[in-house]
This record gives sequence, C-alpha cells and structure tokens, in this order.
Amino acid sequence: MLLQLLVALPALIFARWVWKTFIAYHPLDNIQGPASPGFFRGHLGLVFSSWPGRKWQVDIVDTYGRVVLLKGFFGARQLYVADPRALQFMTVKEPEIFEEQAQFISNNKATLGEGILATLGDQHRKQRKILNPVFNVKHLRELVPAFTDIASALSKGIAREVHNGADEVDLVVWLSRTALELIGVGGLGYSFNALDGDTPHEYVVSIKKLGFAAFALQVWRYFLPYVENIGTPALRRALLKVTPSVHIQNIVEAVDVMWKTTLEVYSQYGAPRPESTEKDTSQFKNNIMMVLKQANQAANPAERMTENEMKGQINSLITAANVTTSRSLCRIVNELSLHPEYQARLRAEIMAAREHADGDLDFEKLEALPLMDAIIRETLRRYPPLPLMPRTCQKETVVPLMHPLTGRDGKTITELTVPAGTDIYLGILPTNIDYETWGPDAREWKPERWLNQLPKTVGDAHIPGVYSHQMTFLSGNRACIGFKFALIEIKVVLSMLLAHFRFSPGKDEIEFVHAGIYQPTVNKVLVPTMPVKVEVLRVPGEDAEKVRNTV
Ligand code: HEM
Repeated sequence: MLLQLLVALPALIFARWVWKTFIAYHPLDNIQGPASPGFFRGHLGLVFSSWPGRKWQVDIVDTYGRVVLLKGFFGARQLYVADPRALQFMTVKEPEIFEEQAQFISNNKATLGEGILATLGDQHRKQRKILNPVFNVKHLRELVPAFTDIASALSKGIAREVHNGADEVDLVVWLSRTALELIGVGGLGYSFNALDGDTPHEYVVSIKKLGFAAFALQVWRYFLPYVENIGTPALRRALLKVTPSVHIQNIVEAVDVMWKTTLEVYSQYGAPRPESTEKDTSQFKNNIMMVLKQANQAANPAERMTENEMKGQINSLITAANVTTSRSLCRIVNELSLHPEYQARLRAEIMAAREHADGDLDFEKLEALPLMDAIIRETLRRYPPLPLMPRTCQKETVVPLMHPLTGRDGKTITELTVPAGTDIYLGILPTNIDYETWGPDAREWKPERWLNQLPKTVGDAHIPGVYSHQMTFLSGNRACIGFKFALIEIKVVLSMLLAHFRFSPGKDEIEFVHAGIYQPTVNKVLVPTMPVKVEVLRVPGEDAEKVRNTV
C-alpha cells in the first residue's frame, strides 16, 4: 500500500502539472507573444541573450504590444511588460506583490551578503529607510571635491597613455577604474588606488569575474533558491569547490576577495572617529558609509541594521554603483565621439563655466550646465544600461493597463489577471523609446529634445520612473537609491574629460551588447572594450597650458 502511494503521489503531482501547464484554461493565454523556441528554457535564452539582445526586446513589444506573453522553464508563462500604468501598478502601488525574484535575492545574499540588494519586505524597508537620507543632495555636494580629484587622476592617466604613443585608448578600462574609485572614496571612504599603476586592485578583477560568471549562469541561477539551504554552509562551500565549472570557481574566488575587502573597509568604521576627521575632507568624513553609520546609530534600536547588514551594504553599493556608472559614461563618450558637433558644444559649455569658476566646477556649477544635463538625460533614456528588471507575482492580481491589447481571440484586453508565481520582466528599454510617448524621433539620440519643451505626450504617458520620464533607474520602493550620486559622478567626470581631450571613433566600431548590463565590445567578442581615438587638447594639471583649438 505504502509502495503504491509512493508511486502514485509523484504521478499525481506530474499529472496536475501537465494539466495546469498545457491543458487547463490559463488567464494569460489570450496575450500575444512569439512562439517558444524550446521546451526546457523557453524564451529565457533570448531574454538574456547578447545577440539579438536589445533588438529582440524592442521587436517583441513592437510586434505584440506593450505586454507580451513569453515562456520560461518547462512552458511556464511569463510576461514582458512595457505599459506605463502596469509598470506603475507593479512597482509603486503593489511592489510587495510584484517582488524581486527569489533567484535574484538568493544570488545576491550568497555573493554580496545581507545588504539592500539581498533583502525583501520589512528588512528591505528598514534598510532603505536608513539609507535613503544618506543620498541626499547635502551629502552629495560634499563629495564633489573628492570626485574632482579622482577625475583629475583619470585625465592624467589617459594623457600619459596618449603621450606614451597609444594610437587608441581603451576607455572601458579607465572608466571602470574611475567608477570603482568614485564609489570607493565617495561611498566607502576607501581608496582602491584604482587609478594608480597598471595592475588593477584584486577587487576590480573579482567584480568583473563575478559579473561575467553570473551572466553566464543566468539561466541556472533560477535553481539556487531550491538548493541554497541544503546542508551546512561548510558543506555547501565544499561542494562548490569541487564543482567542475569554471564560472562557479570564478564566483567562489571573487566572493572570497570581495569579503576580504569588505572586512578591511568595515574595520575602519569600527574604530572611534579621531578628532581630526572634522578637517578630513574625503577619506573618513565625506563618504556614504560614514553618514550611514551615524544614521544607523541615530535610528530607533528596533530599526537599526545589524553588523552583518551594514557589511552587506558595502558589496551592495559597490556592485550597484560600479558597472552601471562606468558603462553609462562609456555610452556617453561613445555618443559624443560619433556626434562631434555635440561634443564641441558641450566642451564650449564646460570651458565657459571653468573660465568663470577659475578652474574645476563645484556642485552648483555642474548642475547649471543645460547641455550637459540634456546629453546625460538623452543617453540614459535612449540607452539605459539595464534594459529590464525581473519580478515575480506573489498572489493572483488584476493589473490595469494604459494601452489596451488585442488578445489572440481578437478581443480588446484592458486589464490582466496575473496568477501567483508568474515571472515578469519590467521592460525599461521599450518604455524609454516608445513612439507614442516620445514622438517619431523616439529612437534617435537627440539631446536637443531636453532643451526644448517636451511633447505633451511625455507627461501624458505618466511614466512612473524616478528620473526624467524614463524607467532607467526604475520606480517605486526598489528604484535606484543612488541615481543622484550617479548623475553627479557622471557630470564631474565628463566635465574633466571634455576639458582636456577630444574623442573620435577608433578603427573598430563599438557595439554595446547585453551581458546583464550593456557592455561595449568590438568584433562580436564578449569582452568589454572600447578603443577610441583621444587627442589631448590641454595637459591635465597644467592649467597654464594653452588650449589647442578647444572646440
Ligand atoms: C547610471 C547608473 C545607474 C543605473 C542605470 C542604475 C539603475 C538601477 C536600477 C534599474 C535599479 C533597480 C534594481 C532592481 O529593481 O532590482 C537600481 C537599484 C539600486 N541602485 Fe542603481 N543604478 C545606477 C547607479 C547607482 C549608484 C551610483 C548607486 C550607489 C551609489 C546605486 C545604488 C543602487 C542600489 C543600492 C539599488 C538597490 C535599491 C533597492 O533595492 O532598494 N545605483 N539601480
């Protein structure tokens, strides 16, 4: 009898799954979408592909509508969503129903610790409440002098490379090092010495390894929540060590190095602050972790973060800030090299402000550069570094739509019933370049649009994003907490680069491809690289040097 039960039970579970997946009525089956390319992983390979990557995500929305039915593992229904009202509902109104995916949280917890990227619900709310004020304008303004020193070191490094005869300079290397130093010093009060010498800090190598391995294992990461609690941590670690996968070994190595650095960084916050730090402008006083530590101490004891959570913020902040900022800078410089007229205009704007300021620009002066602002807004709109964000629906919910869809049965759909367990992709890119919102030039890179009045349709679209009618930094309670930090970093670096150099395309065309985040590449090789021609107009650090044809 027991044996019969043991055989019957899995058979029943399997039969129920077959029934629910393939036979029974499903509320999403009327949504249009492309045919699934395979049973095991459905469209997952395409959603996360480098080629056709971005184009595919835009094509499906153009073809099927702003909500598209896709397939995940073993035929599971998934939705790609680029409808502003649905995005608003999912991220702002009901973010706890449309929660981060379990795999995202498990992976972040395993690799980065218990920081804001790895927590949900009340724990996330508590962390966010303490972190939020740390990113206010008052603190950001104080970071500008330290950012300026870093941007100056960057310029000197590039000038040295050109002086030593480089025909083209790989900007991805320089901008990655810069972004790490910016979040290191500005965020953590810790210098990675990322711009000194030719050998990158081991942390830099580790983040790169982790990013690529995580993207390579993207599809397999979905299984982590099912195995993350098997056995003890020591057993899990021993099993990982003997797993014959180069990606897993890279992750293990990278995580070890990152934690070693985290402990080193954190130890400097354990000690009481020396009196002299009042005068110390960058390393210990003006950084996010120091403000965070003070904010945590000031919080109600029940709301305070534990030591482990505080440590978790270190890796979370570096991971969230580093590649996003450096790849945004790469994209902006690339666009400026392809549009020399904009480059010249922006340089003229910067040089006029520098002349007026008698040197480097402070927070207010950087904020008062209209073309700089327009170029950044337009690049982030047209080329968001992250094209989508995944979520999972926690309970069956009716989601309103702004743009009705035509169902497979030809009838109009004005709202969706999304069953619990449905995976969702929040479509950042298609929403940012929607023709109905932005007009017929929506897919052009056109900074001028921000200098003129935006079309009424932009306001009418009610894009819920926290920044500039776009979804680039997302919306709601998990929107990018560091977007103002990112914008000021970008402004400092651009103002320094354009004051000293002219950029033009190198011999290889740069192609930005999806690898979790858009990466600049050449010749279809999936290694971030961005070789461009650099002409030194003014030697960094030598202010008396004559400006050679600055515009
Ligand atoms: C151009 C650069 C950046 C872009 C495009 C960007 C974009 C994003 C996006 C789309 C999210 C949502 C992720 C999700 O829903 O899972 C996010 C979250 C986050 N970002 Fe950024 N980000 C940038 C720079 C930064 C910087 C410089 C920092 C820190 C200094 C930062 C810190 C964070 C953190 C901590 C989160 C998690 C927020 C939470 O879960 O509550 N980001 N970012």
